[in-house]
Amino acid sequence: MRPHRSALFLLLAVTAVDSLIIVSTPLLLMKIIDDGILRDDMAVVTAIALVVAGLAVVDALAQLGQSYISGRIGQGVSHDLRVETFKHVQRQPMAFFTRTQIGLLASRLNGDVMLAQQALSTLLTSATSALTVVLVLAEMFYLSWLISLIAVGMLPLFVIPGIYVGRRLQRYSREQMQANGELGGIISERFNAGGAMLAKLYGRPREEADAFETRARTVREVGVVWTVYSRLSFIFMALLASLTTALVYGVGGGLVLNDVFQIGTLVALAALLGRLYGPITQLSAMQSNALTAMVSFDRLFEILDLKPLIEESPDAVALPAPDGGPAPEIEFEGVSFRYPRAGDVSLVSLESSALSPAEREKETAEVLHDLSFRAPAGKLTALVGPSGGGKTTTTHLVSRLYDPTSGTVRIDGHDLRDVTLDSLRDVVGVVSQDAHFYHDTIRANLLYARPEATERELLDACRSARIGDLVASLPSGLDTVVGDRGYRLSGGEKQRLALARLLLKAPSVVVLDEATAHLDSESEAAIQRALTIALRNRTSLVIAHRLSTIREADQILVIDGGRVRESGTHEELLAEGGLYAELYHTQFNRPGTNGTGPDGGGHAHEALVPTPVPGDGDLAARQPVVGGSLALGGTVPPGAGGDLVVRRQSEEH
Ligand SMILES: Nc1ncnc2c1ncn2[C@@H]1O[C@H](COP(=O)(O)OP(=O)(O)OP(=O)(O)O)[C@@H](O)[C@H]1O
Repeated sequence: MRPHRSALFLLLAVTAVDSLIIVSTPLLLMKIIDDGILRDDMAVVTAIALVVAGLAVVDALAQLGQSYISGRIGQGVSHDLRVETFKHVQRQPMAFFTRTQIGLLASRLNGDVMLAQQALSTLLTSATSALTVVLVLAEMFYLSWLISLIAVGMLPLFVIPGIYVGRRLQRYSREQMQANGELGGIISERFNAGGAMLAKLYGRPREEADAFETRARTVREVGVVWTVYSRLSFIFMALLASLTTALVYGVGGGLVLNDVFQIGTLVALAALLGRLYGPITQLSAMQSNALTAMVSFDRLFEILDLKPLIEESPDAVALPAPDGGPAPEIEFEGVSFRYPRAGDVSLVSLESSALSPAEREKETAEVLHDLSFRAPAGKLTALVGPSGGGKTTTTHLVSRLYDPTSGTVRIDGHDLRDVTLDSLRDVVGVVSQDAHFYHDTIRANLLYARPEATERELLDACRSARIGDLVASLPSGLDTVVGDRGYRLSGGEKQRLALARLLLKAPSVVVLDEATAHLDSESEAAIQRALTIALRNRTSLVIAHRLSTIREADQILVIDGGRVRESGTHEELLAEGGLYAELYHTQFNRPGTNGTGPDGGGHAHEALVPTPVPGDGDLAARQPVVGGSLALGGTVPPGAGGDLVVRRQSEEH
């Protein structure tokens, strides 16, 4: 509220003007009757009537001003809240997003913020009513203490039901919001492209519609009760106001007949009564508004109170920017890791099927155990190993999606917990298996990596990533909309577009999860060449699924059961005859993984020495061959199709 202080003062000033007009009008009416009508003085009647009319216009303007200012304050607060919550959610760790149902989160950011704002605006208007009530009561006591006492005696009848109804309304508001959020959650989960596909293939539409209806019914039931309660207070107040008016006219009429005061005073008192109960009604609604606002604020603060697990240390230093200098080394030292407990990263109310409180606090199993290795600067380190061994988890720690439970991950000798998040993002580039693109143009998706990139740089990156031809063939070129609902890119095209994005970002460390999808040899070759460029001269950690990449690696780490079981080059590990050799014979050396013969040589180069993609830039393809070792496994003789042979990145410079 602090930033809105001046608006609050303005609101107070306008309210003061409004209140003065409200109390002066009945006095003027009294004068019109007692000094004008009863004394047959037309001049007085006309003059006072004109003043009353003028004041009415000023009052209307003051009320307009009041609504505008209180609206601005309410909207201002909700704007700040919404933006703050968005920024806070951005800072949450990945674990938060893997647990949270996005529809529920969206309902907090939209629905709750809106309700909080509405309640706050009404609350401000009601608060200003307090001033009016004080002035009106003072004037009534001045005119007749007896009538005023009757009016004041009736006040508890207005206030007590307000409190009761307010409590009920608060409870139903909370239930209604939760139920609405759940409805939104179902809609966003079932009707996004992936969810809709799953439902079509496996879903039972009737059961799904029934589940939706059950929740929709809750919204309806709670909504009906809420409406009745919110009307109830107004109906009751209106009834009481009418009864009190009757009482005042009854008692006041008697006082006029007994000449205690003139009829003008009675009319003024009745008019003041009308002006008293209006603001009092607002004041008693103030409590329920305050409570409604509290519900929404509570639900927002619940998110704001969630402490992000990954935070920048106050004296964090920047990692050296990747400006073409030597790439940094990555080092894992005694790293153990377990995924955070649900209770530490998410909120029960944002999960569609929350765990029990005991389960939420239960420690998760340790996934990485005392992992130590070095990924040498500028070299390719391949991670291989059985499924669930911890390869993906290891790469998550390099981009600091998570922090190790114990031990240290370093880049360029710096503990990642001591470097700024921005500099880490600049240094580390990640390409995941199923690269995500926003529902936007190819251009916008690429510029996301480097907003200042020129058209030429965008096209160069596409060419180097072997996606240039595809982009050129699209009717709208770079302006083709991709992503969730845009142009459907194939798996291989997506990976290459993701590589183009990576090339634009030009990080010095690359973390890559190779696609496992079976690709035809042309796509495979295109990706391989794009990769060679993307990884050149960069320190790379690649979860390798293709034999070509594995054999090209300067170092292979076999990760199994959260430990490094073996490390070495392809030849060394094969010679060892351990887990790697076993994996090689059972997994990598099968057709479709681009290794063929058990000797590992054979046609391994076939996928790497493809028919050139016509016209699709050839930065990689034209690299001269430096020695026979550049052909993977040394199977392609130097010069044989030499201009197409993929070079080992470590030998580029
Ligand atoms: N978000 C998570 N929360 C809790 N446990 C997780 C989470 N993600 C992965 N795990 C667990 O961590 C272990 C290692 O998983 P990880 O994904 O790192 O293995 P991987 O070697 O990459 O497997 P794959 O090759 O199948 O992708 C697995 O037992 C997995 O169930």
